[in-house]
Amino acid sequence: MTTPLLETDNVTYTYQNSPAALAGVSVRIAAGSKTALVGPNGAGKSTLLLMLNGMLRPASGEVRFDGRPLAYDNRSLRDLRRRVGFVFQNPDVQIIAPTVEQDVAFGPVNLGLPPDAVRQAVRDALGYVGLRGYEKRPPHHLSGGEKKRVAIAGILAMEPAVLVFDEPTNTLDPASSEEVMELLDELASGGRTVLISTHDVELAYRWADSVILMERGSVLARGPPEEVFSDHGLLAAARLKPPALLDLYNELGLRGVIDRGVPPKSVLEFTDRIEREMHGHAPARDEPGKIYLCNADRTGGDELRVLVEQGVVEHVGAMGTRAKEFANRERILLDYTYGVIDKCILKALIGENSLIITTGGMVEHVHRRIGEYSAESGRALKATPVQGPVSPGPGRESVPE
Ligand SMILES: Nc1ncnc2c1ncn2[C@@H]1O[C@H](COP(=O)(O)OP(=O)(O)OP(=O)(O)O)[C@@H](O)[C@H]1O
Repeated sequence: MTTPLLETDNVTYTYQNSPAALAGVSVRIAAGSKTALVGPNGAGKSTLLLMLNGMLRPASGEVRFDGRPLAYDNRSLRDLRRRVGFVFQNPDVQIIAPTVEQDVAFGPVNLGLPPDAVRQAVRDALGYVGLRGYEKRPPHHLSGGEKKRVAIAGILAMEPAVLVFDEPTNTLDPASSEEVMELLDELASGGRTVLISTHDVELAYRWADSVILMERGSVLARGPPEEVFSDHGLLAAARLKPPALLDLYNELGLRGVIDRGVPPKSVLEFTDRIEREMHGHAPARDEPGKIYLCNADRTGGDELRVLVEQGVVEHVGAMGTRAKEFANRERILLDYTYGVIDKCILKALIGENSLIITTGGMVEHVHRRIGEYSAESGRALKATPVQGPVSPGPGRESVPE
């Protein structure tokens, strides 16, 4: 293995009047990975995360960033915290300034950036989390999900290489949780290393490419989520339940209904596998539904509303914060806000049309993902761009391709 970006070597930590919070923990976080630290309440997840950007210092053992042991003088810590950004579970702990703009500017100002660079960093970070227009608002009057995004913007403004999130979806409603997880996906696909703690195995299973399972201050297991979460004994020891999709898949395998191989990560993968097992191949079908793809930076809301109102598309999903803001502004109701591509493929497979709204580089990503699925599954699916004004006629054929 190449040198991990972050590493702990046998670290221990004990709070006053408590049993050991960390009892000799060694973990390695690869650059560019999406890692989930999973464990029940009190397992030591937050304590370990706090070690990674020097907010806690181990009683024994060592923490290394980029191959070098952490130093705990003020200057080294400032430098480390710029590179390893930490988003607290409770955004109220993190938000300190009277306006959103001032709050997000706090980090860049402290780094000594000139005013123009600070303004640019704030603008970029707020754009990234979908909070442009919120600059003058007092953060303490925002919703929980919005506060979380302010806290994330404050960290992003310092352009860290690693982002550490303690329980990123705790206390958020399902839609806000999905939005935050999608934001984390975007950050990871932009090349950042992302590390989260969570006790939500469903979330960790579908999101992480690597899982570290903790209980009582120790690491019980580490590896790909499908391996770690297939071990019921381990999960029981950590007082957790397996992810529903994986559990069902493993049970069907044990009963001999399907051959076990690489476990599916999504409903789409699972249903494709079952279909193949039952028919020996993907069954021939009628014409698949269409997946329309819109770049919200280049298309007006009127064009899209026409698609929905005329019944050309039955389902609408948006990917990315800017696309969701666009849909909200244009009063386009969204059926899907997470796992959008897979959900639209599933609908296409049963002959229904859908629309994906997204922005920027995500457009290419959608084309690529659908192309890959099409090649792997042997089904002729593609994304059909929607651009320019759409002149609605009777039914589906009026939409330009
Ligand atoms: N400030 C503190 N003072 C004393 N004990 C603490 C403190 N913070 C954590 N602990 C103890 O350390 C242990 C590990 O706590 P930690 O918060 O790291 O676990 P966790 O896995 O993040 O839990 P949760 O999912 O509930 O946030 C627990 O036994 C907890 O009671």
